[in-house]
Amino acid sequence: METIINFFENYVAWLSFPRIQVTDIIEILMIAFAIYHVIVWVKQTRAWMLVKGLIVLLILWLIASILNLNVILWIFFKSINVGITAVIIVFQPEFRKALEQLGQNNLVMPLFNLNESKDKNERFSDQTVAGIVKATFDLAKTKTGALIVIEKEIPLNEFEKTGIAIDSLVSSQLLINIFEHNTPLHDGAVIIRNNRLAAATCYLPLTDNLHVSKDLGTRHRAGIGVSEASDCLTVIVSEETGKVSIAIGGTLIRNVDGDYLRNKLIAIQNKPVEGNNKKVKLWKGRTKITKKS
Ligand SMILES: Nc1ncnc2c1ncn2[C@@H]1O[C@H](COP(=O)(O)OP(=O)(O)OP(=O)(O)O)[C@@H](O)[C@H]1O
Repeated sequence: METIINFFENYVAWLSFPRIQVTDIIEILMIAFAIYHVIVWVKQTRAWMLVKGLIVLLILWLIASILNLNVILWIFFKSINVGITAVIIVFQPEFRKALEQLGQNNLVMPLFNLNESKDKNERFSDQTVAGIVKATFDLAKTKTGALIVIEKEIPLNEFEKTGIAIDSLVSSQLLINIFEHNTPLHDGAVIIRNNRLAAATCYLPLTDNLHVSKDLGTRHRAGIGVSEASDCLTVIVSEETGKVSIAIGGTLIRNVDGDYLRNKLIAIQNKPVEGNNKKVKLWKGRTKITKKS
């Protein structure tokens, strides 16, 4: 009997489950969420190659440890610091992109409500929507290449600086004129902020996505690249085919028609809905009464 009790005390007692509290469950869910996103990020970027390389190094290290290959182990330990620094330098664009995506993450941002004040205002007018759609399809008809970036919450100042400042109201005529062949402003991209065309001839970052079709050149790659680096909507008119594509969040939607583009623009327009107006008015009314009393 004593032996059995000893066995339970020594080997089984420690198997008892610790008390799990609500905070523990929240912690587990948060860690699982983070690990899932890290795995997805690793699979979608060059970091996957890095992980494969690390696995090979780990196997080599295990073999060296088992066989007591002291010189190899010494080299391994001495190279760790240099290796970590090298990885950070080589994968700097991926780390940067991951942090930018974290900032844009639709799951996280609503929790902090950082964009609330911007959301209340209409981003651009119906005239701007009509101007962009008309110019896009007029340019497409004549197979005139164009790259139009529409800024949303994330400022595009970094790219705007690479171009020539225009700061004019958006109109279809102005857009068509800018992209006219053999004119000084036709190269590069235009950036639209609210109802104004901020700049033309802007240089955008090219995507390094390996899955982008090989028949697409640098105009399309630049359109996708800027949509990866920010939450903007990019309209691309192909000079070769006259087809219109849009890029959002690093995804290219090819060969869209006028209605599709108009709906996409209306979706990001932030036009105040009747109900929302009433809500704001009600709230304002309430604050006035509070002040009086
Ligand atoms: N990094 C960039 N930023 C902004 N615009 C760019 C960039 N790279 C290229 N462009 C624009 O794209 C034009 C070249 O387009 P290219 O023919 O390589 O692209 P494409 O995707 O095949 O488009 P298309 O179907 O119109 O030929 C350049 O003249 C320039 O106006």
